[in-house]
Amino acid sequence: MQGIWTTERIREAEGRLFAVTPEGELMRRASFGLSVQLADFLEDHTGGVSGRRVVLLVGSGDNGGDALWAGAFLRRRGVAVTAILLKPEKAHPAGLKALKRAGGRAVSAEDGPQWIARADVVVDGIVGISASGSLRPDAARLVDLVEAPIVAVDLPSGVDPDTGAVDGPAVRATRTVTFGGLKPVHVLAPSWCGEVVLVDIGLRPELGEPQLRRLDIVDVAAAWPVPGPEDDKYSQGVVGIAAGSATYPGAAVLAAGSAVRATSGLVRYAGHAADIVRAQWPEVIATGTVADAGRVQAWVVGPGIGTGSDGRDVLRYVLGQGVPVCADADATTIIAKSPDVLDARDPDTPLVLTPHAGEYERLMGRKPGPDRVTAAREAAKKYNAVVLLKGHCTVIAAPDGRIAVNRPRGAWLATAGSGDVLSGLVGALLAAGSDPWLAAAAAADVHSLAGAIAAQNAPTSASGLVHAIPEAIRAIRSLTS
Ligand SMILES: NC(=O)C1=CN([C@@H]2O[C@H](COP(=O)(O)OP(=O)(O)OC[C@H]3O[C@@H](n4cnc5c(N)ncnc54)[C@H](O)[C@@H]3O)[C@@H](O)[C@H]2O)[C@@H](O)CC1
Ligand SMILES: [K+]
Repeated sequence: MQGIWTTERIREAEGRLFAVTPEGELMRRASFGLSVQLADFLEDHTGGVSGRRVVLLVGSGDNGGDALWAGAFLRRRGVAVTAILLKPEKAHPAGLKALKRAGGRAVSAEDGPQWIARADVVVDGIVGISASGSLRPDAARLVDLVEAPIVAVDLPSGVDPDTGAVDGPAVRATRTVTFGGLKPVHVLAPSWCGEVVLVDIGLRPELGEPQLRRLDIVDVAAAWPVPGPEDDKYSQGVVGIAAGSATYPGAAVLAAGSAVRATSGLVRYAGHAADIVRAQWPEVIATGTVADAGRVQAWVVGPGIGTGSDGRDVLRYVLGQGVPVCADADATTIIAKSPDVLDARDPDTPLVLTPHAGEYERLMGRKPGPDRVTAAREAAKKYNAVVLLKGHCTVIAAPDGRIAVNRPRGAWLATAGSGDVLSGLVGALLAAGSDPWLAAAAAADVHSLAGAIAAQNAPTSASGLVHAIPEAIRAIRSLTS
């Protein structure tokens, strides 16, 4: 599992390491690592290093210091380096001296445009973890002129380091070189960071427990249920799907199909779309009502059930069965309208809620806002449930405070019925007895991988996603076995 630390924790850890490290050593490690990455980037993008032109955008803090020192290292490899100083009087003194000593040039913001026009690569050393707000107008004007690829130092300036939010001009980087540990921006705003490279500066032992996590493929592979020699169709966990209606049978077909494809045990369906589900997925045992469904180890409830009294009764029934429940789509709206349905639930039984932004607003009475991690965490606390807040980077919060951020693989999942497929995946893992936070995070990862496989750079559909699930699981397992 990858750890991600808030800037507050990074700063505290840096403070501790600072105290036991010779002066300037941490910046030397960071900037040397940055210069290696910049040389590598130049090689990739221009086919060489010596004689190439690099422009540094340098702000007033240590982020600019990193850029200046890296510029000095690059000079030794024959790179022409020009630093544009946004605040000349505040530019990192030692870094500036080192760059000049190495034969680099420093110019003012007014003289910047002509150098930007000729740059092979631009380095964003405007602002780092002490950033607040978007780019200031002087920096924004220069960034606007850049046509060369940008390498960001630590993080792309203008993007909030702790939330990944962007509410004005910001740098869009092709590569981000960060130091010591990943920060939230790197997993919450991947499209602004580009490829993220972590340079080790010896900080890891000081960092402690991460505040956010991102599952690695090995974690997803380990979380995915695989039958053993002693298993039968029941012992792997039976999934119940309470979804769809006569008017909206599609949600039932998608959620049930997703569960069928995700595990090799048994899937039961209960609802008004039983005939259609049976026709599409003959292996599903389909009945008309949840009361007739038979024993299951987890329920998926909500997609397409409607928000009226029928839906409410179904939701209340499944919540009262003492098994984990994934409440999706209409079930979230019912909970928001009639929170008393939750009285049916034994509070120790896992509940996973999967709201998109609109459903979140219904559940919480406010929009998720720019800080999606806090938003998910608060909902998880309020409902004593795992909350999977959907978005380009889906955030999964557990009531005990654990947070996972999902790795997006393109935006093809933004397609009708995609959420029904996700809920089937979550249900399959819940039925197998997985920890509900891990179940939701692993399901989100397989969902995103299935999306990429199904799409192959062309639009796909929710049905396409369902069919790509086995290939996604196979790909994950093959990388780890
Ligand atoms: N502290 C350490 O031990 C290390 C820090 N390193 C570097 O130091 C950086 C942090 O440096 P600093 O704390 O000096 O601060 P920054 O370089 O992040 O920011 C400098 C100052 O810019 C101003 N500012 C804030 N938002 C702005 C905006 N939107 N536009 C323009 N100016 C803005 C603020 O006055 C802020 O203090 C890290 O991101 C990293 O690059 C690395 O050298 C590794 C070691
Ligand atoms: K930066």
